[in-house]
Amino acid sequence: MEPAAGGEELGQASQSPQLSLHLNMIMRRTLCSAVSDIGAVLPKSYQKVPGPRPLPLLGNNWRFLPYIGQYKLEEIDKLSLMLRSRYGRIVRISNLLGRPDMVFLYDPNEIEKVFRGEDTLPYRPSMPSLDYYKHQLRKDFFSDIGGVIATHGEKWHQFRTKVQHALLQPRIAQLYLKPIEETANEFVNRIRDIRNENNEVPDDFLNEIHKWSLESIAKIALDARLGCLTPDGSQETQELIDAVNTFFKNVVILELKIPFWRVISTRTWKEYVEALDTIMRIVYKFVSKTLDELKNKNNECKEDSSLLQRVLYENLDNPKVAVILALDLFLVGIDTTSAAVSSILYQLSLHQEIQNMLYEEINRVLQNGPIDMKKLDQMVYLKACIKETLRMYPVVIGNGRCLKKDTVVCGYTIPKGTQIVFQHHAISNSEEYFDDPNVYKPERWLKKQKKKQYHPFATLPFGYGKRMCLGKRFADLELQCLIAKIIETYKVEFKRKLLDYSVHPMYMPHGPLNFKYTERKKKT
Ligand code: HEM
Repeated sequence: MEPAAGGEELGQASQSPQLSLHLNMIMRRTLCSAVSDIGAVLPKSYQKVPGPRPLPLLGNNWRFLPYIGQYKLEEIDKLSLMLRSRYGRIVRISNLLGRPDMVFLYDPNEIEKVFRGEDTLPYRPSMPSLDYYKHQLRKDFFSDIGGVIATHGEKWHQFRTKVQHALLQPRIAQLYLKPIEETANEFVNRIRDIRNENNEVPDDFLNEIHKWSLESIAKIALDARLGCLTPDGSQETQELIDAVNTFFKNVVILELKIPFWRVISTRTWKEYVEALDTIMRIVYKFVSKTLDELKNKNNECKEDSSLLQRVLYENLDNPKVAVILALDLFLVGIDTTSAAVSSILYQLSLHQEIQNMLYEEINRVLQNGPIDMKKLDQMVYLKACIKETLRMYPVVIGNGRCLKKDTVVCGYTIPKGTQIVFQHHAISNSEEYFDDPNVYKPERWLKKQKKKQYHPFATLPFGYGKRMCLGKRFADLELQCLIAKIIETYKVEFKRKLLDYSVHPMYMPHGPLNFKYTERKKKT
């Protein structure tokens, strides 16, 4: 008998029993492998994402409670590493009463997918206390315009569209090089004034860094020199410094501890609101002054118009945009750069050989002269030191997105509304993505020595996409100028007990920053 050839004949009785059995087996195998292929492709359910098990009634919240829980938000770096080693590259922290589930993600390929899949209105989980201040407590002022911080959807998009052109243009940021350099020089002189007989700066040196940062942001957002680092600061300047400090001190408590403020008006909450009101009042005054000047002069926008002037020109019908932008820049542009400066100086003080190489570069390029853009471009080792610090110690440790639609991540369907927290610190300190991840090695970022291309999503200190940091260009300028000026002038050491890094709410060395500054050259 001829073996059956056509599909139609396969099931016919005319086939021999052996052939029929054989074909049956082939069909079964094909069917089974097709089913298992589909199984491999089909995403697994959200419930299957590994993670710590919630307790009945208490959910997973109890893990964050003082004394009984082991999870501390201040030590989220260690918690994150522990969770990855226990559960793998995706971890679900579910049943967090009163807030959405969090999914920790440790895979740069999947992070890339989430970012690239974003629509035009990405949602970054916001600071609830600021959200409440803007959208409930002071809704009369913020109702039509919310700014970019703690604002979402169309309202965020409209605002960002109004301001991002001016903020992200390199040409505009470069207009600030001179004032930023002047502020860096003032800081260098201030260090000289506050050192003790051992050349160490006092315990509250972070406060001095905050003043430098506030002075820089005031120039960028308000076109104003406040005099934070010199004796000519006014009463109002002191009020602003105090308000900014109170904001940062209290926001840590409101955001990281149990949110009692949601139920009762605690002292911390009252101080926080008062501080925000003070910042708003002073910012409003500065913006109004510039607006009056513009109206009186009937000026037009010129090549060298400042950021504030541009934003006002473009929004003459609603100058509130400039006030709210300035507020937002104050709220996110001070502690980020301050934490980065603390961390970079700390790393350089622990790595004297690297600091020496950096000093050689700075000395060779600057030759005791002022900084210009060309010189900044030439200081590649300086940029590498900054980048390497932010790789090992990203100041924003918990950036993330709230999913706006069901999304497949690592093979699981993650439902809309879940907060995905990108574990940048764990990833950029992992051997999987960086050679010698625990070694501070700025050389890895130099083109000449770069042997390997790192995954572009394995370190993202300024975020990514449509919601990425609006102040990156200014932050780069501020950090490069300040570190260059400090290292040009002083040898920086840290002689005290080593500091641990923790979240406050920026990720930075925790404890008094008593750096020792030994003069390298004569007074500037
Ligand atoms: C080392 C310093 C800084 C770091 C590491 C940093 C980091 C970040 C990160 C991670 C985000 C979130 C991005 C995202 O969700 O994709 C962000 C947002 C933002 N940053 Fe920065 N930042 C720094 C300095 C600054 C400065 C100096 C300013 C202001 C001049 C600024 C203004 C902003 C604003 C306005 C946003 C919100 C953008 C939006 O939601 O549309 N940042 N920053």
